[in-house]
Amino acid sequence: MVAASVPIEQLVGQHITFGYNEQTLLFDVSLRVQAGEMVALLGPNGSGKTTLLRLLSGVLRPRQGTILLEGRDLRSWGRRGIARRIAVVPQDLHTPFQFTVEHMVGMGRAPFQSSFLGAPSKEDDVMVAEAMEEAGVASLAGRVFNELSGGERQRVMIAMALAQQPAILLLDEPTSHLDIKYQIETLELVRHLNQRRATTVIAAIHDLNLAARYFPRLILFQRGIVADAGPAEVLDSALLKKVYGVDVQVGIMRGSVHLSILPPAENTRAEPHEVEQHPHIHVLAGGGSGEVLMRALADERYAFSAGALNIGDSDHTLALRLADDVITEQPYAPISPGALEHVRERFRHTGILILCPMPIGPGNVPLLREALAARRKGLTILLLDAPKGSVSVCLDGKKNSSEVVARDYTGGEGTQILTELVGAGAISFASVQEVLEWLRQHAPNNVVVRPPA
Ligand SMILES: Nc1ncnc2c1ncn2[C@@H]1O[C@H](COP(=O)(O)OP(=O)(O)OP(=O)(O)O)[C@@H](O)[C@H]1O
Repeated sequence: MVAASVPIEQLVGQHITFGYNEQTLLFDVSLRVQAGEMVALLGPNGSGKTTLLRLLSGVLRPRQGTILLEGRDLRSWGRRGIARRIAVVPQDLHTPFQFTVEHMVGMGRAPFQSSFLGAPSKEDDVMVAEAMEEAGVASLAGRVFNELSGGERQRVMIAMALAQQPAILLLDEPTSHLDIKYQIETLELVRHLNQRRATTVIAAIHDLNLAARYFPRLILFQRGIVADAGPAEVLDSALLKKVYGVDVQVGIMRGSVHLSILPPAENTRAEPHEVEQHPHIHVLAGGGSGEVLMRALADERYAFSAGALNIGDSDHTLALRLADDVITEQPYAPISPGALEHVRERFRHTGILILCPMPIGPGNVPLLREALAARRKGLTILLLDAPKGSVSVCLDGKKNSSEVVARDYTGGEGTQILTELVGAGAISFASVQEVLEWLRQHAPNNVVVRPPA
């Protein structure tokens, strides 16, 4: 009997955290890439795609977490060992010497030569010639690399990677300088490598249409993984709006089988008042305390906003998927004055604020102070607490408030504000179910209820 083939986990990131300085840039990133996969890394400028590729190729080391290459810690492979398995095509490359294209492509063979200065073998020469041919740069062989156009340099860098004959190809925006012909040719070439040589491909790419066309798996990245699935799930206009902050139309063009992403047509743009309309439920959560509520609101098709939430908090990741707007704060950071102003503004336009039973610390207690100030100006506030020891029970003085105290790390200020909120008329609930029943009965007309999908 032939054993069923088990996909090999070729490159695995486990809980990677990284920052260039004291600020955390990537927080708790985990991903698994099987041998022979073709993965596109999508995300706005500055979202950390290049940084993730540099971590995966061993150029940068994670502050926390590990990276496994074919089951072994990447650090144990050494630079040469990694270069024999992984080729990287950077966004651009500058050399201090006037190397020819042929010499540059020949450097792709260096990891396999006995010493850096070792003469290339006949086999190396053949591979270099083939790589230049495949990448369409054979005619540039004698030209000086530094004197080439951006697009020509990009194709030479791809030829260098091809000469390396890697198991894994990491590409950082491989088509950014290329005209449409070479964009298509380059991605066709990459796909050919993937299909014929089973080369694993991970490519940071800005063109969502090319990503949809060539990559079966898309990772949407915003300093962490926001979505990781096929094009149909990741190229969702609401998700793209949240991550990129723009309206796009996603659809399948006539005669095509792939998704296309376009700016909205002028005549299909929503009226200004619709665009500017804020969701009228706002959720304050953190530390996973909002998960059940946010899922329930989404299931009932309530539009809602959330935050401020720290990047890396599981509530933040979920809110990016489910909420219509998310106020975002840096990982682990206390609420900044900018985010607090955003929250204050949101409270002014919100009909109902739902406060989840989040841990209260010095970093987020300003949110509670804002909530109390907003309640005093008339904002409807629903306090959601654990089924037992709910805020209503705890804070009316009849029973002990041990559960609230247990999540209050402010030395009592958090509990005090919750008590004042109840005194000021915030309504307490013991379960998400109760909140939903209340919303069904009392939600004012201005609560936006989404039409069925
Ligand atoms: N060497 C560095 N030192 C300090 N900060 C850096 C360094 N390299 C990148 N950064 C910062 O890290 C953040 C992420 O950068 P990165 O290049 O990984 O993003 P990206 O998603 O690849 O962006 P783009 O799409 O614009 O290429 C940016 O804010 C950038 O300014």
